[in-house]
Amino acid sequence: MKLFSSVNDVTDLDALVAQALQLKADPFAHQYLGKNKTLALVFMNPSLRTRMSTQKAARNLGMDVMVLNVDKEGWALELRDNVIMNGTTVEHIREAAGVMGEYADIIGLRAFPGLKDRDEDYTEMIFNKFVQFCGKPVVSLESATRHPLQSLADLVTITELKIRSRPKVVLTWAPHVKPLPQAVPNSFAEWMCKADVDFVIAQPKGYELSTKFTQGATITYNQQEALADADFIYVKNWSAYEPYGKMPEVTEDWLLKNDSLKITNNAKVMHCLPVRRNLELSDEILDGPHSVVVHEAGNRVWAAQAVLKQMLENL
Ligand SMILES: NCCC[C@H](NC(=O)CCC(=O)O)C(=O)O
Ligand SMILES: NC(=O)OP(=O)(O)O
Repeated sequence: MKLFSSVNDVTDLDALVAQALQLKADPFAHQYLGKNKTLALVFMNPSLRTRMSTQKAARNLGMDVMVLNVDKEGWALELRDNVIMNGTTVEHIREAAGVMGEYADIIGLRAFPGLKDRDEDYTEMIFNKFVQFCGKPVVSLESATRHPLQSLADLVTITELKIRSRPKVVLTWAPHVKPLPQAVPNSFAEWMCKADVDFVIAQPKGYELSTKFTQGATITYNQQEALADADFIYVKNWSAYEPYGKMPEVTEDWLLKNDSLKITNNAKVMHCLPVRRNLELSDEILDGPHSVVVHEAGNRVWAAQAVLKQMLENL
């Protein structure tokens, strides 16, 4: 594997999930694979889980790791081409990415969308430029439209915790106070559509995701209808795809409470985190027996380790 930016970069999904679970059972089985290899993690946005789990994964494989919070610690980056850099940007992504490629064998990049220009975000302008100019294998740490390490950890979690062979998985929209990217739900939908699950998306009118990511999903505007007999409920807010990055008004109550779970198959509740309590998810769910959010975050290590292992084997 030379690039991990979406489920389409995975040749055998079942094998990758099985690999992650094997690494969970025996974290140091390949502790010398990454000897003398360097992973650079480059963040243009904040992170807790991705930052820590990917470092841990790399160290379990014997890699050296460097982290650069380029938004805070690097020179202000110019991302557009053919501009006269006489403003506030100091260094172009062409040189910056190329230089990082000199220092690392594998690079991870986090670059959120601007949520202003849909074309720029959905063509992955920043991520693709970085891949082009760094010249090294790249792992997405969440790009404008996808978060594949999260989705892999989510599929690992579902595989581990399911109690029937083809579980019902519901992705439900949740409220928020500001416009968030569609990357996590797009990515989760894309992975679930390729997995052996019965997949349903529930969202208010106006919050339909791009159909590019939802082929094969059942889509409804009725949350309760979607939750019936669900084994897993994946809670996430996202802003509208059309009008892009906006928050159309929602009058119904989309905040899940324990009562909402009565009609489920004793569902496990997932969220990629960070989660805003009592806005996106209620205290009673997060602190109760249904929540698996911390367990799910723990699986980020094994997802990252499975991906890095495949990349190291292909260097
Ligand atoms: N990496 C996991 C989610 C990251 C991001 N959440 C956020 O920006 C939350 C910000 C806030 O709650 O203010 C998202 O939804 O894509
Ligand atoms: N879920 C996730 O990616 O968390 P961070 O943004 O903290 O890395």
